[in-house]
Amino acid sequence: MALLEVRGLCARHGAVPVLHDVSFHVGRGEIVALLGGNGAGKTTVARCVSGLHRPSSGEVTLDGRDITRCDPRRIVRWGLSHVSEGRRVFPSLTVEENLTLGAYLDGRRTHVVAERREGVYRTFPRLAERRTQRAGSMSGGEQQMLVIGRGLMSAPTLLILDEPSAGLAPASVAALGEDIAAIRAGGTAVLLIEQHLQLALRLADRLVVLRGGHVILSGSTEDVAADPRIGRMYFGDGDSPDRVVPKTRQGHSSPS
Ligand SMILES: Nc1ncnc2c1ncn2[C@@H]1O[C@H](COP(=O)(O)OP(=O)(O)OP(=O)(O)O)[C@@H](O)[C@H]1O
Repeated sequence: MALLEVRGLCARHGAVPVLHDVSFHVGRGEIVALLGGNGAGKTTVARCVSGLHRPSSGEVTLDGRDITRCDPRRIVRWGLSHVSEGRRVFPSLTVEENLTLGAYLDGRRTHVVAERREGVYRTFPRLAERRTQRAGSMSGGEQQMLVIGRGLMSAPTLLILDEPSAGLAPASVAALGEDIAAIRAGGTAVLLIEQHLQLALRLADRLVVLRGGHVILSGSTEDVAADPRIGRMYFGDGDSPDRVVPKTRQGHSSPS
């Protein structure tokens, strides 16, 4: 049984249908990247999964439990954490205070919260160094690290990351890739929504590609990356799909 199963998901914004029969799964400890252009429906999928948007039909299960249309706080308790786009830190609070807020559902169990914070600091030593610094004074890459760390404070089995690389400098994107790999190495599965194709190819075990609210491709990273439709989506009709052959997780470089 997969950790996350999404079956036949349909959703609307007002009267406008935006997701059509979307199905995919995320296995335990896996990284699955959800790809697609602007407006393809990636964020709406993520919001339906985490209970922030009501799908019109379809089913979402987490660890075998039906979570479709459940209260988002209960979904967090059951092991799913959703880090939205936009790096929303509380700028006037310190790093430590921002992290603590990520465990607000467990806030009274202070020893549990403290242990989780230490776990986040082990994954992100940079946050430990800056624990007393105000979040608003940190760089974009550090703020991204902080919102991901805050997402880990609920001890998720599945972490949804929506466009974590948006607006980051190349060096910060590289560091982000290492962070996401470390999170997976710690046993947390990741549903990664990305426009940064190379980052997704480098990290993901499998890819799901959306266009116009439909899944147009899904499968292993190697198989999907070799599909000419990916080349056309990202590089236009004239380019060879060879350009998007992924780096393997053993670290061999892809042609670029
Ligand atoms: N709050 C909203 N009200 C109305 N329409 C919306 C709303 N949010 C999204 N949409 C529409 O739903 C469709 C899917 O949007 P969604 O944000 O899920 O796509 P996306 O793939 O995440 O795009 P992006 O990469 O630009 O964030 C788009 O046509 C978008 O215009």
